[in-house]
Parts: sequence; structure tokens; C-alpha cells
Amino acid sequence: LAINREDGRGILRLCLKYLQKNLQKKDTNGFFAYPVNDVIAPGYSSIILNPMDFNTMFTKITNDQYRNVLDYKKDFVLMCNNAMTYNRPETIYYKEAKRLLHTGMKLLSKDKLLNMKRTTP
Ligand SMILES: CC(=O)c1cc(-c2ccccn2)c2ncccn12
Repeated sequence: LAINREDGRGILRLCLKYLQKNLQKKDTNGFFAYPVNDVIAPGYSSIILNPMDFNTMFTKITNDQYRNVLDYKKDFVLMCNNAMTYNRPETIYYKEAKRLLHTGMKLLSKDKLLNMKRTTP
């Protein structure tokens, strides 16, 4: 049973790294690559209580901190929503977050995930 659990984690890690690679490609300016700090975004840490970024998500993948793809998807949505909370709609950060979220929902759609589940060994 322990072996199966380890195998399962390995497969999930592979899937999540594949998804992250494709999502991060869409963040062409790298706005979501690392945590936002209060120097570039004044007052950020008092407005956004649950910050998230791709680097943090990658660390969580590596440390098996996601039980499944839906857990990962929650962090992705959190990251995009944070940007649409802190930044005003007319800013590039808001616009990029909205576009990234839309792209992500297509990549993380149910049928895509079902297909992945079906195709993984
Ligand atoms: C994601 C986000 O909210 C963000 C990323 C950045 C950012 C990230 C990397 C380089 C430059 N800017 C940012 N700057 C000001 C205000 C908000 N942001």
C-alpha cells in the first residue's frame, strides 16, 4: 500500500509540474513568478492575507503539499484573484491576472483533467 501511495504521489507531481509549466508560459511578463512584495506593491501584505505565486506553488508540488489537482487549482485561482483584488481593473496586473485565470480554467477544465486521469499509467 505504501508503494502505491508513493507511486500515486509521483504521478500527481508529474501532472502538476506539467500543468504549471503550461500555465507559467502564459505569464509572459513573469508578474506571477514570485511573491509580490510591499516595495513594488505598497500595502500589499496588509491587503492580501493569503498571497500566492508560481514559485510557492512549485515548492508545494515538490514537497507533495497538494493532495490532488483540485487543491492545486485552488492556489492558482487564489493567485489570480489576489491580483484582481489588489490591482485596479485598468492596470496591466489586473488584466494579466484575468487572462491567466481564463487560460488556466481551460487547461484545468474537468474534461482535460479526466483525460489526464485516463491517460496516466
Ligand atoms: C501579481 C501582482 O499583483 C504584481 C506583480 C508585480 C510585479 C512582478 C514582477 C515585476 C514587477 N511587478 C506587481 N507590481 C506592482 C503591483 C502588483 N504587482
